[in-house]
Amino acid sequence: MSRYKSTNSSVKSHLSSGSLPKEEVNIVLVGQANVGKSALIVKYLTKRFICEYDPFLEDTYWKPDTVDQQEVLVKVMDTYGKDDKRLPYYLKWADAVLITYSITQQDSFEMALSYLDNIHEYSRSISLSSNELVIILIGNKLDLERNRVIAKADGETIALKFNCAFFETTAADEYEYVQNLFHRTVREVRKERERSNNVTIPSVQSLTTTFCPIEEEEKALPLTLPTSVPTDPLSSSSSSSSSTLFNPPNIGQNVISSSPQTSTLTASFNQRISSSVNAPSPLSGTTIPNNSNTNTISSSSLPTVSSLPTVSTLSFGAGTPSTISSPISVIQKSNISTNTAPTATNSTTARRTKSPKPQIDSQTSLTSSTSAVSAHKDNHSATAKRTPSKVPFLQKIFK
Ligand SMILES: Nc1nc2c(ncn2[C@@H]2O[C@H](COP(=O)(O)OP(=O)(O)OP(=O)(O)O)[C@@H](O)[C@H]2O)c(=O)[nH]1
Repeated sequence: MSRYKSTNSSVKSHLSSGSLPKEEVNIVLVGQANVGKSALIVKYLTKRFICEYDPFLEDTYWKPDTVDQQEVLVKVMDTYGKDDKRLPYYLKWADAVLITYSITQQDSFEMALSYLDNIHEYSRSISLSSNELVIILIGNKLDLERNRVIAKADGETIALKFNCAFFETTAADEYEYVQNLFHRTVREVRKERERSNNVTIPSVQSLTTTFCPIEEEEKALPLTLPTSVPTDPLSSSSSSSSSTLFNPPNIGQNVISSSPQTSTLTASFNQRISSSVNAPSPLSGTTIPNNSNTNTISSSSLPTVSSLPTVSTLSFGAGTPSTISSPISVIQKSNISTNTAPTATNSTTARRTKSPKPQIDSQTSLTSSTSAVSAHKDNHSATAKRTPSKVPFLQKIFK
């Protein structure tokens, strides 16, 4: 895999060329170690499958791509599955989070449940702004069907309960399967941006996806886009304070609960849910990245989890096509800035950049940076305030 690090000079040269797509989509993969996050990312970027990867790298990669005839700069953040305290930081950066587990590892599935729980909890507990977070559950290593311990139905059921899309895929087989996954993610982010702009989108119909090449899949799933896609997704999303929100069926009743007592997931999952909520929380003990320029947001608002009506559950790779329909979860995310992501305007021909680790301390504020990302994302958040949350795990965050 080619690895290039951006340099100031290359940034400048690219600023003048302006050849990167203006639309950007930030995708972060989270999940337990060894589930294949890095392998999926590398497959998407290079079309190659790797057997060895530095598990301690947390990097952001970016790749110009074309999805539905529209250019987009896809930025993908790899995480290393061992430092879950950084989840709030990932969520602030990302437009979409791919919660990944391995179909061969029970504990990775439980960790994925814990991520789902905590992400929803987190979204309920902070002030919500214009951007929305697309959440997708991914069962990886589909090529290891013989070693499967997590039934596909389990993933589907959890995805339905959490109102998120679900994919089974593999990094070890055809490139198109992984490409489909990322392209679908881009589409869902675009849809959320449309929603943020108060553009009415028709309901996505329940879909049956077969393992067709990308071109066929894209034809089968035409993207409903506005007549003009915002040239600057970050700034465009900031204008969506009036975006239409609605609660998915379970939100606020059972799904978001992080306590075993209130979890009402189906009986077949009670044990797993119980173990997941008892498992180390991805957010426990978390502190918020903090920089010098403080942007704070209120934690007092009501939960605003929104959902697109129906998006198919997909399976890429081996196995039979899925016909199960599930809504896709989109959670409004904070517009708190991060200081790590390159932007189209400061990106270079580099495909990979070492992600500067955000400053983390025990203070309560989230901060802006001087990056272009911050400038965009914090445009409407500079005066918002973050206050300690009543939600237990967030109290940990804010203490
Ligand atoms: N058979 C198979 N192996 C995979 C697949 N994806 C990843 N692997 C292997 O699983 C191991 C772990 O993959 P990684 O991509 O490093 O997993 P990770 O989730 O990034 O792990 P951390 O970086 O430790 O968080 C490696 O040996 C990969 O080659 C897959 O789809 N199928």
